[in-house]
Amino acid sequence: MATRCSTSPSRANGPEKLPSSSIRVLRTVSNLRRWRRQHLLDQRSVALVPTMGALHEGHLSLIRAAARENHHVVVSIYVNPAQFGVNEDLSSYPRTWDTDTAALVKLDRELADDGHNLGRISAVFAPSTDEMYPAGFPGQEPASKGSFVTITPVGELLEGKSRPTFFRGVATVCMKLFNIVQPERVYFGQKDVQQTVVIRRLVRDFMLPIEVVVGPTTRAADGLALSSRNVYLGDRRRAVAPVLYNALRAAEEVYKGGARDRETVLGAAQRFVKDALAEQMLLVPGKRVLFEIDYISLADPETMEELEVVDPAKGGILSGALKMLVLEALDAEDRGDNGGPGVRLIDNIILQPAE
Ligand SMILES: Nc1ncnc2c1ncn2[C@@H]1O[C@H](COP(=O)(O)OP(=O)(O)OP(=O)(O)O)[C@@H](O)[C@H]1O
Ligand SMILES: CC(C)(CO)[C@@H](O)C(=O)[O-]
Ligand code: BAL
Repeated sequence: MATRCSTSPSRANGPEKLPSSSIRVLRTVSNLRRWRRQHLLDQRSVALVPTMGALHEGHLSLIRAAARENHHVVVSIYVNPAQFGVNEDLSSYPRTWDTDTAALVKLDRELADDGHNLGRISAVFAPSTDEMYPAGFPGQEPASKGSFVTITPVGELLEGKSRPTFFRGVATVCMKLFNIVQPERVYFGQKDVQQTVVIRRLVRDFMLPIEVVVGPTTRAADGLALSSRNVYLGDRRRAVAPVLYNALRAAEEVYKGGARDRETVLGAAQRFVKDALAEQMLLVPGKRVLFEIDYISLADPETMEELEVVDPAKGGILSGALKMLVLEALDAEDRGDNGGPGVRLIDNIILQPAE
């Protein structure tokens, strides 16, 4: 009779871990589930921080928040093709596994040294697309057939209008991640504010027993929201990139000054952008930075529907998207763009209730 004493090489070598750390690398749903089952039994809380890698201080701030409040933090690193449109930057999206994992190991040491945390980083979930889409990847086209989660109408507005398959891809992959990891809490950044609204709706409408925690936007010293795509700006566009945040701040100032109507509040942001673009147009092509505003919005914080007037008891969300166009480069200038298309940046400011 055949015996079952042979061990697979990975078992013989123990579970895969990040070097010099106790952080497990889990690549399959079954391994993640096996790991999770132990912590269900010992009643330890598990948090999930979903990312697409190219980690920066914004991601790390979410992991810090998760470690403060949970026994175990799982960080997922997965560039989900379903949320990229066919002409978007899937192929040029930064993939930086070695620096990402080094950052996680360093952060985990800091978490261990700081006595204020309930937990640490326990695992990185880094699945393949075959693993995440077991019936086969359905494709990136709007008409693709497959098993999708759609959250409408919020997922069709703003970012969803510009990127018609984006929130379908995000909601679908997050539903998968939530079902695999079964976290008590999930951590998302306010930088992607509409995504947080979509995720809250998903959790509520599908009765998922999960708390959604939203962490503040981490910014560079000049106000630019940190974003994995910033690496493709290059120096010239990077210098101009805070224009969106500054425009939103101009609108916020007007709101803080007592204005409540759309025209006055958004007018301030639109004027700021127009002036900034006019300033660039005074420069010669090899020096200027051109950008296109996709939208600037004043919306309801729960539905993301456009507001004519802000109800001061509820506040609102100012948000915008801007595309930094490909530069007309000077000889020997590093455009910094990795040959990809223009760089699309988003940002937002929450208008706090005023009464
Ligand atoms: N500056 C930031 N501050 C706080 N959270 C952030 C920041 N940037 C991203 N996040 C959050 O990190 C999580 C993972 O985001 P993601 O991996 O897409 O990074 P990203 O910087 O947003 O990349 P991209 O350039 O693709 O928008 C999301 O919840 C996102 O909102
Ligand atoms: C939530 C997410 C990891 C889903 O792929 C992605 O949309 C992101 O990084 O914000
Ligand atoms: N943070 C948003 C991920 C994306 O733009 O695809």
